[in-house]
Amino acid sequence: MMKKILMLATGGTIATLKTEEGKVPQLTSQELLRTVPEIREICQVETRQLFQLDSTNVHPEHWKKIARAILEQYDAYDGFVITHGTDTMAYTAAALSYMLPDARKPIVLTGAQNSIGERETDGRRNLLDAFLYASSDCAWGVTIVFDGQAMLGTRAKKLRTKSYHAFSSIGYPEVARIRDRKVYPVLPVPEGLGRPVANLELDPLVFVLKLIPGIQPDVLRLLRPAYHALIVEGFGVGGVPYYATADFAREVGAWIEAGKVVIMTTQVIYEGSDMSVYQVGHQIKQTYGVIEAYDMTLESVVTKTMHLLPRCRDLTEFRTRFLTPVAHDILLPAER
Ligand SMILES: NC(=O)C[C@H](N)C(=O)O
Repeated sequence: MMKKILMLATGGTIATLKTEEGKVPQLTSQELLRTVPEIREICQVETRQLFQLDSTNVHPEHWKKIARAILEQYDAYDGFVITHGTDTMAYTAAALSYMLPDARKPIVLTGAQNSIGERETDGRRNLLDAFLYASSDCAWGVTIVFDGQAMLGTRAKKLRTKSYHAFSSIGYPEVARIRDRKVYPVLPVPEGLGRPVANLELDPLVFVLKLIPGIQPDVLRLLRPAYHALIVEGFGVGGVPYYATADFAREVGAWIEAGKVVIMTTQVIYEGSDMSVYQVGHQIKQTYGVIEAYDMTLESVVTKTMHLLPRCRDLTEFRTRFLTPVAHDILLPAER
């Protein structure tokens, strides 16, 4: 029997038309679907237009809207395809992985680098692949399907601004490959999946600070009252600068003393942090108890933090839950 898939359209380049001010998403879910008639041969499709935005304008309230739409219709469909702009797709995918954990049914995000209406486009292939994957028995959980790969929502990252091979799975294998209209699973379906329990509350008061050589720590003092968590994107395997003129570590420590979450991650895309290697990382971790993000993507660090802040009573509970893997977002110590 044909699978029943719900398509949720949210905008993005895939749905754009050109205007004098640049591309604007305007094509509706039905119009997108009509450009790929083969999809009707694979599955039964119903569509909903959730919003119509360049993903630059998508924020946590939109993630909740998507999650709610899926939860409301979860029992009525076999899977979900979400069309979305590529620029913040990895954030939406990571957020949905925490908001709808352990979903057995596939929740597949896709989009394109060129509008589906253009002659030269990756849109039609990506949309077809998303439906092929969402209709296959080996599909599960939150993924991004792009350029022939299905990647975990907690591991996918946009690495190219223009070319079709825009996303890669960072630090973990892709879930499946899609080629010549066939789905080739790479990872097995995990045990223990089912109907996701709603986890929609998020705390967006999270700040990401990217270090540059010579950065002064004063900014941390100014930001502290306004945010509940600070994510420091450091250099290499991780650490903070100890300039003779400025004590960065003390300003970071003041956040923790104020009961706020501080997480150290790295600007380097591959292989993650290891703050035990250098004195600049070791000291701050030992002295102040900064939480380390290891091999997680920045998108997962940010959205997991937003997800955990309202759920944890104290920093100890936050640390434990942050370091507990969800949808393979972080490797266990023995696997690193
Ligand atoms: N390729 C794209 O979809 C980029 C677009 N600016 C968006 O994220 O909505």
